Amino acid sequence: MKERNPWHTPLTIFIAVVVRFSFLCLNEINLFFVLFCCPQYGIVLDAGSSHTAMYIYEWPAEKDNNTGRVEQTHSCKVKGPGISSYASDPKKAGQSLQVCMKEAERFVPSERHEETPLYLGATAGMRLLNIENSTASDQVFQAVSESLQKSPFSFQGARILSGQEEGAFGWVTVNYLDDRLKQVCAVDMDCSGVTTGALDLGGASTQISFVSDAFDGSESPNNSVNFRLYGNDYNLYTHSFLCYGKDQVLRMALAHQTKSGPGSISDPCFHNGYSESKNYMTLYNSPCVSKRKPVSSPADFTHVGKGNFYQCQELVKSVFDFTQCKYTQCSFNGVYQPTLQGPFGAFSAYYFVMNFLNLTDTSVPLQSVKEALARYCSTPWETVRTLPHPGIKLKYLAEYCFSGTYILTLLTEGYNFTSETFSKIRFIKQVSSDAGWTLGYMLNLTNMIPAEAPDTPLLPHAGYVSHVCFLFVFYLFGSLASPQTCLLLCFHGNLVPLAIIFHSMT
Ligand SMILES: Nc1ncnc2c1ncn2[C@@H]1O[C@H](COP(=O)(O)OP(=O)(O)O)[C@@H](O)[C@H]1O
Ligand SMILES: [Ca+2]
Repeated sequence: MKERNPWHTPLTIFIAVVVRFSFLCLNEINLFFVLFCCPQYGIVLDAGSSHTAMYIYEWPAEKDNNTGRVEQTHSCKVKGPGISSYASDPKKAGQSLQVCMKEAERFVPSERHEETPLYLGATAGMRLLNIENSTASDQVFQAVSESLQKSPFSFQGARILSGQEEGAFGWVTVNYLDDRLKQVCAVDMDCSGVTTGALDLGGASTQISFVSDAFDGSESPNNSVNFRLYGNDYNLYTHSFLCYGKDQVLRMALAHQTKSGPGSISDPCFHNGYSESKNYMTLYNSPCVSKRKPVSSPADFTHVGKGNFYQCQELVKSVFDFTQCKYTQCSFNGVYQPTLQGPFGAFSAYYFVMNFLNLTDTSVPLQSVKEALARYCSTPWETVRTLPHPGIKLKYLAEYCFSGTYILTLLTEGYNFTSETFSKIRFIKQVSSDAGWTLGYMLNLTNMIPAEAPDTPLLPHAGYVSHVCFLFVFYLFGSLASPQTCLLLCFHGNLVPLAIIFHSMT
């Protein structure tokens, strides 16, 4: 006769079931917390040529694969100019970040500070300073790094992004926000048609990035970036034009008009009635124009506006070189560009300017957009200046005619958008998070976008609740039925030590 197992008593079975339920509950509570509580955070500082902005991102702390949605929860605009403007006093560049960093300490829960990664990426302003004076650029980085190391966050370094990175991460952001990356693509199927191109206009550089059927990278490898995201391969065309941000192009346009060193210029890109004294040294103090400085000129010149869009367009065209192209096709300055494809999202200064001008509706024919801008440019400065424009700096107000003209010229003459393809552009500021390179940069550095598609989708809330209910009922009835079933359920769970306790029962 089989000897009775001494562990096989109602009390031990009861204790085992209670212990099993406790572990089950802990497991489920853990899953609950992972899904609905205690999010993780990441902070990115965008050190642009005109200003620095801080973005705080938040996402659910998920266990196995990083598929939780990343959202921007807060942003802070650093007071003062971009960090490259502190070349002569680098310490101030570090100090300028402190107010936003204190704000970050309040927005990220203190228990998460230590594990929250903090990145600073600098763009074209620092690229130019690095070309002009690499010692000064190093000193600025030293100062900002020292300042950020003092924060309680996990500082991961400050660096200059290459133009290619800036363009590519802008593209990742736009497509992540549009939810374009997770679309399932069958084997050998071309997924390029389903992504959105990215157009980024800054103060010192501008980027264009898109996926095109006509581009495999062979004609111009420098413009090619390959990604594998959620199981899809993307061969991205990207180019960054240094000096073609709107502030540097304005310098180039002014340089074009002042090459003979006159005391006064009559500028079609500024409103009639506008008149300001400007300094030659300040105007030519940039590697984008410094070589063109007139040999002899007075200290200052008077910048007078005459408000003519069509003449402004001709002037703006003079900053592009369309004469050379060693490839099958080019945008400008001899840079290869494949045929435009797909919808485009245009952000940063593209949005600020077109939004101010009330020209973000691209279903309006391109010709009508030009006519509206021509009317705006011919508005006298006195009228523009005195109309209420809450929160808009006078400097921006004076420049919108120029900036709008540059945007239309860059898009049509530079990148070859036609009346038809212009309608595929969306001017965007935000799609839940700000459009810009920062989100894509953080997603990449935190490995948040897996190369392969996740096997199991994250449980939605309803799915989670029914999962818990089902398991509870299943375990309860199963355990009551027999100790053997209880043992099986223990193996089904992930608690091997508990299974060992039950071993002697069988
Ligand atoms: N409200 C606004 N109206 C017009 N232009 C703006 C506004 N806010 C920001 N900008 C412009 O947007 C551009 C942002 O460029 P930024 O990101 O600083 O430079 P980069 O990306 O070249 O390093 C600058 O030219 C800045 O002047
Ligand atoms: Ca920028």
